[in-house]
Amino acid sequence: MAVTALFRHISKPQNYGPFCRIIGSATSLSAPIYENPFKTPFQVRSVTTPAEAVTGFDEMVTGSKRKYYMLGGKGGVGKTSCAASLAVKFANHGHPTMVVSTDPAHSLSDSFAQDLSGGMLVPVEGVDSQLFALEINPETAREELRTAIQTDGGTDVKDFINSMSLGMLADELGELELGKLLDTPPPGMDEAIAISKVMQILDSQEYSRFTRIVLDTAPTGHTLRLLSLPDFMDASLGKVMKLKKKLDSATSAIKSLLGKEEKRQNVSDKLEKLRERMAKVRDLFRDSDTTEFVIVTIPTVMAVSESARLHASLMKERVPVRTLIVNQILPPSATDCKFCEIRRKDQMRVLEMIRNDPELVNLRLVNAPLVDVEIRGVPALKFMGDMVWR
Ligand SMILES: Nc1ncnc2c1ncn2[C@@H]1O[C@H](COP(=O)(O)OP(=O)(O)OP(=O)(O)O)[C@@H](O)[C@H]1O
Repeated sequence: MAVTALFRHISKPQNYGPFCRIIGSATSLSAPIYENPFKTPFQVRSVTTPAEAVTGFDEMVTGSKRKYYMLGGKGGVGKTSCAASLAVKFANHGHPTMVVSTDPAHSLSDSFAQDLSGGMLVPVEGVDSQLFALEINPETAREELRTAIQTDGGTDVKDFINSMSLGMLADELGELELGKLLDTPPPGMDEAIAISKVMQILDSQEYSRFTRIVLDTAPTGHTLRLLSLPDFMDASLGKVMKLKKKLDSATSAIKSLLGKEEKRQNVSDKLEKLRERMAKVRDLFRDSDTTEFVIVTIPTVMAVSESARLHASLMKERVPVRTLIVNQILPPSATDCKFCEIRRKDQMRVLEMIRNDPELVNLRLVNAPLVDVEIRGVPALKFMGDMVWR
C-alpha cells in the first residue's frame, strides 16, 4: 500500500456523549476541583493513598525530538484509556502525535468513540492539534508480507531450488521454516510485524513531523514474547539472507542460460528490509533516550503480580521503565456501602504491597481513580489525561 493511501478522513461530526462526573482524584490528598468538559466545576473527593507521585509529564512533553511511549499490562486494566489519554494530552500540547494499536483486539476506536479501523492513519476529531490514530491488524500485516513474498515467487523458492538440483540448499532453507513461521506464527510474531510496519510508516519523510508516538500494546504475554522475537527474527532472516546470496551466485549462470527473470531479488530485498526493521524495533525498545515503557495495572494481587513479572522481564531485556500507573482505585465511600469499604480496604492493602515489592518499589507510582462513567470519547480522555499525566 502506498504510504499516502494511509490517510482516511472522517467527514461526519462525532458525538462524544455526555461526560463526566468523577468520584475520585489521581492521588490527590487535597481534593482539587477539576473542570469537566461542559465547564461545570465539580469537587473531586480525595483518594487517601500516601505515595503521591506524578508521571513527570513536563519532562515527557519537552523537546521536539521524536519520542515513543509504549503502554502495556494485563488485559482490561486500562492500557488503551491511558494510551489514548496520553496521546490527546501530547496533541493538546502542540505535538503532532500518532497513537497506534498493535493489539489484535483493538479498542482505540471504542476509546475515542470514532471509527479508526481499516489499517490507515485517521485524524482524531476534537483535539486542538494534530492527532492521528492507526489500528494495525497484525494478521493483515502478516498476510501482506506473505502475499508480497508469494507474488515475487518466494513461496516457490524451495521448488525452484529443487528444480535447479540444489536439493541440499533446499533442505537447509526448509530447516529455517520461514514459510511455517508465517503460516503458524509464534505468539508475538504478528505484533512484531505490526510494529515493524509502524516503523516503516514512520521512516517515510511524509510522517517525519510526528514527534510523539504512543503505542497501545497487546496484553502482557504478547509483549514479553514480542521482546525476544526481533533477535530471533534477526537471526532467522539473517540466515535466510546468507543462504539466498549463496543461492543467487550458484544459480545465476543457469538462470541467465534459461533467461529467467531475477524475481527472487525482490524477495531478498523485502526480507532484508524486514530484517532491518525488526532490528530497529529491537533497538527502539531499548533506547532510553527516546523510549519509555509504562506499565498499567489495577490494585488487585493478581494484576500486581503480573506487573512485577512484566517489569522483571522488561528489565532483563533492558527496556526502560519508569512509571507504574495503578488505575481504577476506588475512592472512599460516601455512604456506608459495606461492599465498597471492603473492596477499598483490599485495594489499600495491594497499594501497600506495591510499595514494598522489590521489583516495583523504584518505579514512579501514579494512582488513578475509578470514575463513575466509562472513559470514552475525547473529552473523557482529556479529563483522564489531566488526572493521570501530570
Ligand atoms: N479509571 C477508570 N475509571 C473508570 N473506567 C475506566 C477507567 N480506566 C479504564 N476504564 C474503563 O475500563 C474498560 C477497559 O479499559 P481499557 O480498554 O482502556 O483497558 P485495556 O487494558 O486496554 O483492555 P484490553 O486489554 O482489553 O485492551 C473501558 O471500558 C474503560 O472505559
